[in-house]
Amino acid sequence: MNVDERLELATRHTQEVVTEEELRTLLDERDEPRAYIGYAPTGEMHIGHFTTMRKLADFLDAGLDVTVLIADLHAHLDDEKSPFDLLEARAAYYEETIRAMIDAAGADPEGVAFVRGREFELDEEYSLELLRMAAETTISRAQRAASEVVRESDSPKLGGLLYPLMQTLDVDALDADIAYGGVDQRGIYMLSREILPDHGGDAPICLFAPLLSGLSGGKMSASEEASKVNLNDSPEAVAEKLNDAYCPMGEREDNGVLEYVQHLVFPILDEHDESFVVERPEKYGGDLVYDSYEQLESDFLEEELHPQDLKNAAGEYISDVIDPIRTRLNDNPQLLADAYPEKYGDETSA
Ligand SMILES: N[C@@H](Cc1ccc(O)cc1)C(=O)O
Repeated sequence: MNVDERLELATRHTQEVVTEEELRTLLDERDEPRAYIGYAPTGEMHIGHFTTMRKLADFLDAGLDVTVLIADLHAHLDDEKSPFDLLEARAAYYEETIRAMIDAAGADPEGVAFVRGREFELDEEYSLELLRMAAETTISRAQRAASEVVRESDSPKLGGLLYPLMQTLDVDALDADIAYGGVDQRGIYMLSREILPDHGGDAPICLFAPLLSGLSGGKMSASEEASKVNLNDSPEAVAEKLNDAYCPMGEREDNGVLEYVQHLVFPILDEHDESFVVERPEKYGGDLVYDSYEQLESDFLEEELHPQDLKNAAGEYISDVIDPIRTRLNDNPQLLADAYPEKYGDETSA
C-alpha cells in the first residue's frame, strides 16, 4: 500500500484531521506509527461507541500500531460518573465489549494492545509531570479544554481539571503519534498539542470521528434510553427503538437513522461486499437494493424511499451488526451485573 492509500484508509469517515499534512509525513516516514483511543468506562456502551471503534479496523489495515486505553481513573475523575469501587468491573466490561466490537468490525482484537490507565498513570514520572502541568495551566484553560467531555456542574471539582492534563500526559506515556476519538475530544487534544511539547512529548496528530445524532433527534444522550441502541439490546428492542426514531420523510438533518446506516451499517457491509436491501411488497414497488450509501440517501431525499421502509431495514441491519456483541454479553451476564449492579445485578446474583 502506498502512502496515499494508507492516508485514505486512516482518514475515511472521520470528521477532522489535525493535520493531514503531518499525518502524511508520519505515514511516509514510519511503517508502523502508533495510534491510541481512550475510553473512560462510565455508562453502558452503545452503537455510537461501535461507530467510532469500527475505524480501528481501518487503522490496522493502514499499518498502524493500535492501543486502546481503558481510562479507568478518568471515569471517576469526571464527576464520579463511575464510583471508585466499580472501576475494575466497568473496565472489564468495556474491554470485553470493545474486543467484541473490533472482532465484529472485521479486525483481529489480538492485533490491538489494551491498557488500563492506572497501570501507568500512577508512575512517579507521570505524577511529577502532572504536577508541573497543574502548576502552569490556568483553571479556565483546563475547563475550556474539557468542556465537551467532563460533566458540567455548578461547583466544578478538581478532578475534572486534572482530567484533560492526564489525557494529555497519556499521549506521551503511551508513546502515541496519533490520538483518535470523537470530535468532543477536540478541546482536550488541542490543549495537548499546545502544552505537551513543553513537557517532554510531541504534539499528537489528531483524528476525530463525527458524533452522530441520537435516534430521537438531536444529540445522542446517555440518559435517554430511546435515543441510543445498546449493544445488548434484543432484536425486538432494536426494532422498537428504530420504529420510534426521528426520521422525517426526505429530511437528513438530525436523522440518526440515516447517520447510522451511513457510518455503521454501510462500512461493515462494504467489508463483506454486501448490499443494503430494503424489502418491500411488490405492490409498493418491490425490493430496493443499494450498493452505496449515496444511492440510498438520494432516494430518501427524493422521497423514493419511505421512512418506515428505511426504519424496518435499518433496524434489521443494525441488529445483525451488533449480534456477535450481544451474544458475547449474553454469554457472560456477570460482566454487566458487576459493572451496573443496580440495573443488572439481581438477575444473576440469586
Ligand atoms: N476523554 C475520553 C476518555 C479518555 C481518557 C484518557 C485518554 O488519554 C483518552 C481518552 C472519553 O470521553 O471517554
